[in-house]
Amino acid sequence: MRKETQMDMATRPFRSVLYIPASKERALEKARSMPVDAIIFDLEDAVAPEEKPAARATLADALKTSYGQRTRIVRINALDTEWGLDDAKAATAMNCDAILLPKVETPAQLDRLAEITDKPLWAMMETPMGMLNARDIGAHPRLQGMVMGTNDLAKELNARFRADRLPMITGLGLCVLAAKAFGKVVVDGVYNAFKDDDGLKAECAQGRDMGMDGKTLIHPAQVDITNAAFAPDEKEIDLARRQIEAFEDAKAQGQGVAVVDGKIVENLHVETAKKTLAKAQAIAALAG
Ligand SMILES: CC(C)(COP(=O)(O)OP(=O)(O)OC[C@H]1O[C@@H](n2cnc3c(N)ncnc32)[C@H](O)[C@@H]1OP(=O)(O)O)[C@@H](O)C(=O)NCCC(=O)NCCSC(=O)C[C@H](O)C(=O)O
Ligand SMILES: [Mg+2]
Repeated sequence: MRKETQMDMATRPFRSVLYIPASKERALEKARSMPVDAIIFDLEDAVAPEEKPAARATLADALKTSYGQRTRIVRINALDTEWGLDDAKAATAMNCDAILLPKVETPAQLDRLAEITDKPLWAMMETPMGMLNARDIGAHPRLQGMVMGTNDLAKELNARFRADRLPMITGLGLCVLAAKAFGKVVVDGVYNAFKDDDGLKAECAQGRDMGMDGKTLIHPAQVDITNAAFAPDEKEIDLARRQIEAFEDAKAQGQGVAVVDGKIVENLHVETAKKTLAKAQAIAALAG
């Protein structure tokens, strides 16, 4: 087993998850040196119908060479399309870590994929029915993570794109709840305006505040902003250390509550503080 797959899924960073069209050889090559936590190699929407069989072969070949510690996820076409079954079989034979199924609406769709492959499964959450069934999808025993598909969701909802993403909030929230209830990873949708750094920063902050583990990206220019937004910053790390220390001191004095910066610290805050430090360590380990 590769060293990277041994990292605990609870702490493995998924801050930046970059889509790469499987047909783009240059992008497939460039990504080997990009500081992304995971890559989604796309056989679905980013690949034109006539290019799909060739893209499968290009991708299989690219994956023979190492992508280092980056988690390698292959997005196949839906199983009810003419390419889905061949994609699933081909991806199973590829040197990748997981298979991502688009437009998942029911756990039965994951069951069907689970019969074809023994790879861990990820689900694109991007339709109204998917949002309504998020709990049952999140509970699927083979599911490792959810990816928000906010472009498809906006299309299906006939929603308008707004900076505050108000039309999406219910769906995003349901998926975060479902993922966290079952200990799965959940990453936010893409920010289409890849030259708008301020807009990306704001959307990352919103996703992080909601509990997203990271964000999917379409362009390398989005990587650094996203990595920073989903990593604990110096202030958070410092606070986590001080909370743990203060709580240990309080415990030694027979008390169950400490106070740091004028705010109470209880056992549950210490758990969060420990997770923050574990995440910072995991990020440092990836960088190293
Ligand atoms: C958006 C793009 C089409 C822009 O491409 P391009 O015009 O080539 O950009 P640049 O010239 O600025 O590229 C600079 C260099 O970076 C490389 N590059 C570009 N994009 C990527 C990438 N995604 N991964 C790796 N490397 C990348 C270029 O090769 C350039 O290199 P060099 O030649 O050496 O200078 C393009 O970025 C792109 O295709 N992005 C991915 C689009 C995609 O995958 N879309 C599908 C997923 S989004 C989606 O479907 C979400 C979901 O399903 C939903 O419903 O919401
Ligand atoms: Mg989509």
